[in-house]
Formats: sequence, structure tokens, C-alpha cells
Amino acid sequence: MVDRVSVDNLTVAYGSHSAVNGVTLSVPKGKVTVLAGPNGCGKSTLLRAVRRLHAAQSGKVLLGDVDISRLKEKELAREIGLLAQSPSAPEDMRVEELVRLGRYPHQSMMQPWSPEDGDAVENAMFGTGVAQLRDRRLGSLSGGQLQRVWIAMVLAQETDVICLDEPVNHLDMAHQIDCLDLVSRLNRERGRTVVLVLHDLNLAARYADRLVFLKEGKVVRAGDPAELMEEKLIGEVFGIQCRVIEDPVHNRPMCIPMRNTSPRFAVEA
Ligand SMILES: Nc1ncnc2c1ncn2[C@@H]1O[C@H](COP(=O)(O)OP(=O)(O)OP(=O)(O)O)[C@@H](O)[C@H]1O
Repeated sequence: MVDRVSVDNLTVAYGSHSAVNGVTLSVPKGKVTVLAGPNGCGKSTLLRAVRRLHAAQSGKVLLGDVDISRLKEKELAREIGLLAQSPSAPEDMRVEELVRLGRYPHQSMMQPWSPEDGDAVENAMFGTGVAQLRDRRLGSLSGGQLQRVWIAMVLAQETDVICLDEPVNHLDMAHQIDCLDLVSRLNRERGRTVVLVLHDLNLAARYADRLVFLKEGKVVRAGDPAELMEEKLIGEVFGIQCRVIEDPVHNRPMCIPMRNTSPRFAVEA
């Protein structure tokens, strides 16, 4: 299988703390890869490093066979789109204005706004169901509406590699499925390579071709969801007891959490 992105022995640190610690990982071309793991295990940092928003302390990220450190910012932005966790924009900005910002890597003094830019913005807004919100100010939207606008902005970028960090955060069930189905269609019908961070293991198992479990800045296991969705391994990575059964609709593994092996919250101090 060809790798679209490869992470080679990557370490990313905040001061003396290595959030990503010697990670080697392949993201196969034209597949959906899902990163999962407990809070603070380095998923967002890894994704941001893939988009070169964090410098590597050591190791490298390759796009095909090119080291991303050798690419110009707009070249990289035309290849890899990232919806980061908790992005921010001015509250008085309008929806369509934000989505249009997704087109910045395609523009220059020589190449101003084009009909292709307009089409990409419209497709992204209709695909994510935010077209009817186009004139609303961001500050007036609900959390889920705003999240869909951000997803539209990244999709308007029309990159071959689409990275979404917890894209279904704040979304109701219908919009979670709509969002992941849209990304899945972009993958199947347009051959886009997709990397998602998801906390919901059942959605991860349903949409991933390749699942990656991370813990404490390292990859614990990567592979077919059917191999990783295993009670003992989930217990080790996430610290819960669970049962894994087969989802009777999609025939994918489904995790039923039962008990936390070391509860983080106490009723009394
Ligand atoms: N700006 C920062 N400065 C210092 N430490 C940071 C910073 N951002 C993240 N960290 C630390 O780096 C580690 C990895 O954080 P990261 O956000 O990558 O984890 P995550 O797996 O995405 O977590 P979550 O599931 O909670 O979103 C954590 O210990 C976190 O506290």
C-alpha cells in the first residue's frame, strides 16, 4: 500500500515534555485513518505536526517522499488541510467569509478569486449543510453549527489529505453521521486521504480503514479496526473494562464500556 503521509520517529515537545515521543506511523493513500487514545496522549499534537504547525524536535514527516519541511506554506496548504481542535475566528465574521478563507492557498496576486474558488465554497457549504447560514455571524451560531462551518472551511480548501481533529465534537447524532458520511464519500468517490481524531471508538471502528491507538505520546498499535477492537487492548489503552460485540447493522466491532478500572472522578475528596 502506498503511504500518502509517513511520520518517521517523530518527537514533538512542549518545553521538556515530549507530547509525541518517537512516533512512526504510515497514513495510506486513499484510506481513512483514525487516531484514538486517552486525553492528553498526543493526538492533536501529532496532527498539528503533520500540518507543520508544530516543529519536530527530531524525526520527520513525509508527504509522499518529500520532507514537509522543504515545502512552502501554500504548497503544503494545497496538499494537507487541517481542522484543529477549538479553532477561533472573530465573532462578527460571517459564515461565508470564513469558508472562503479555505481558498487562501489557491490564491495569489496573479491568481485572484476564480469561479473554481466559488464552486469549492458552495460545494463545501452545501455538503456540510451550512449554506442557509451563509450570512449569519459566527458569534450567533450554536456549537454544532459553528463546528460544521469550520469543517466546510477545511473542505473548501480541496486538499488531497484532509485531517480533522475531533470533527464531530458538539454535533448531534444526525450531524455526526452526516459529517462522517460526507468525509467517507470524499474518500471513496474522490480518493481523498483522510485522518481523523475520534473519541467515539464505535464511530472509529465504523469509518476507519486503519485505526491507530496512541497512549502517552506513543503508538500502541495500528492496524485493521477488527484487530484493534479487542477487549484486553482497549482495556490497556483506555483503562476501562468493556465488551466488544458485532454491530448487527454494519458488521463492525462495537465497544460497550462497562467499568473504569481506575476512576478519575470521586464523589468525595
Ligand atoms: N501548548 C501546550 N503547552 C504545553 N503542553 C501542552 C500544550 N498543548 C498540549 N500540551 C500537552 O501535551 C500533551 C498532549 O496534548 P494533546 O493536545 O496533543 O493531546 P490529545 O491526545 O489531543 O488530548 P485530548 O484528547 O484531550 O484532546 C498533553 O500532556 C498536554 O497537556
